[in-house]
Amino acid sequence: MNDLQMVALGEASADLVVEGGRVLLPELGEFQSRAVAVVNNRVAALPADPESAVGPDTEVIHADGRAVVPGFIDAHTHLDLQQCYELAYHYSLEGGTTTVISECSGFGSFGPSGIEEFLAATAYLPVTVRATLPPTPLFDTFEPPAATDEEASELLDLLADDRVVGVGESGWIHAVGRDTPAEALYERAGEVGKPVTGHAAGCRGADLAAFASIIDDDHEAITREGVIERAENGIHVVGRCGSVRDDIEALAAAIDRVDPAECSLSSDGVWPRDLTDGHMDRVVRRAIEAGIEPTDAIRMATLSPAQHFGLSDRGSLAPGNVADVVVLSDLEGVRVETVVSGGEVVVRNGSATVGPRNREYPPEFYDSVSIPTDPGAFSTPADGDWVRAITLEGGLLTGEQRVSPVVEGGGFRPDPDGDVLKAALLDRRADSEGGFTGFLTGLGLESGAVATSLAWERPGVIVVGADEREMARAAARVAGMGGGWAVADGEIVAELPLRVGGLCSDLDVEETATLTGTVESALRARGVGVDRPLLAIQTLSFPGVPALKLSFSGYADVRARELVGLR
Ligand SMILES: Nc1ncnc2[nH]cnc12
Repeated sequence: MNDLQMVALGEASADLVVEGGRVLLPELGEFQSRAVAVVNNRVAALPADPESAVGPDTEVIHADGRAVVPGFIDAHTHLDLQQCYELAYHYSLEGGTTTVISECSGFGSFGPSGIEEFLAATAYLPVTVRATLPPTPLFDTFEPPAATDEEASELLDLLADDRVVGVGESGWIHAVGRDTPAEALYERAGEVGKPVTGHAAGCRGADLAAFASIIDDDHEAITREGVIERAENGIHVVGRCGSVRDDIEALAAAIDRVDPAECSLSSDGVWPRDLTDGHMDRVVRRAIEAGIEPTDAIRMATLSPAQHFGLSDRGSLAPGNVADVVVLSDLEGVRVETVVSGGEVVVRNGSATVGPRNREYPPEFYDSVSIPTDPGAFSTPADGDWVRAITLEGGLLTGEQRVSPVVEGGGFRPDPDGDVLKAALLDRRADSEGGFTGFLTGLGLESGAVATSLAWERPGVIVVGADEREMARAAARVAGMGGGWAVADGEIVAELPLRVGGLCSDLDVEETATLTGTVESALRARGVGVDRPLLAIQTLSFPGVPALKLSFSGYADVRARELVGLR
């Protein structure tokens, strides 16, 4: 007989007992007065009377009528961007989050070994991290695929790893109505029964139905109709509330039609400034505030994602499951008091008992930004009297318009007075010299330049400026730091190093948050008025939304699925 049965049958005492609480059974959608008895990091039993489970060495947590729920699962996020998670994970725990399903598009730009590095970096944390494999290096829609054939085949093999739970977000633009080089990855995922995550922003009707033959979930529904249409097509709906977007209203508006078992909740990324305020607790709270029943909201943050991603021993407190337990002092307010992760008490009275862990990454992670840093890298010969420019429309979306930049010395120059800036994407891989300089309106930068190596879904550096010399200065600083953000205006006026892969800060989260604020303030002080300018800038390379974006060899006209030039 195993140790769990011994406790369940009253023949041995447990390591830990959470007693006196109202335990949520997400399978039934109801609370019952039970205790949670834990042995060997697993739930042994949910006894109504825990007396026999409590021995002299048993740690007892008194829940005193409070809600006791399974640890929250973030069904979709990006842990390999913005901040090294080993320095930040304790805030997830304070937010009741014990399991995270993370994309790997950042570290994945280092090839399959980058994904292994992400798995290694997160393997021993008291939060369970599971990864999805990025298909992006396989896509050939706007550029040749980044992955070699050998890397593509290694990527497929990584699907066999237990910590890999599926394929990461696949933009519909790369896959609907055309052959895609990611086909073999999708097929292998089907063979091993792991889901494919969609990125169906703006995809509807026949296109969505076609995409449903590839994908299993999607987090891009932003209206009630979008939620229902996904569910109608058998696509698991992942509601989102995080640093990038909050679409919980759409999910709440559709919940009269859609079964909570077919929905999960996610953050889609909690950036350092937000993470210090919580993680999945905020998402569940938001869902409850939007009108979703607490039992349903919690189900969507526990059992639903566990079932969807094949985490058969998580998502509920059923006997045999990993002991991830959260005691809430206030159910509707989702106030996290105590967290047990894998049987270990990691949060008491709302504060983590575990903290940041330092880690050294392989040398290539500290030497990942190789770009030209002279003003000539941003020159654009004057040809004609107009050029295409990306127009900021807030958040992730951009539009397109024609602008007439200043002509000087045979080249087009930025015209900050007319809000015409240059915007470049430079390839930062050591063996590549690709780069394209286009134009941008709507940011309002009056002087100087900003550069960042945090370019979504491209191994590049984005540089936006009112002056080519300042663009070169900001780009040089980013390269000098081994990645990060820099704002230049005669000198470097603000910076945030992202030393790990040019993508993640290895400073304390609090310091990362502060420096992020200084970068934003430096832009604001130079006339930038748009909402969330750092989001707008880092997504200039993101082809996940139907818009005009920066690519290494031109503009990516995402809707038309073609590369276009300045005119
Ligand atoms: N596709 C993406 N790439 C980088 N960061 C993200 N945050 C949310 N979606 C993202």
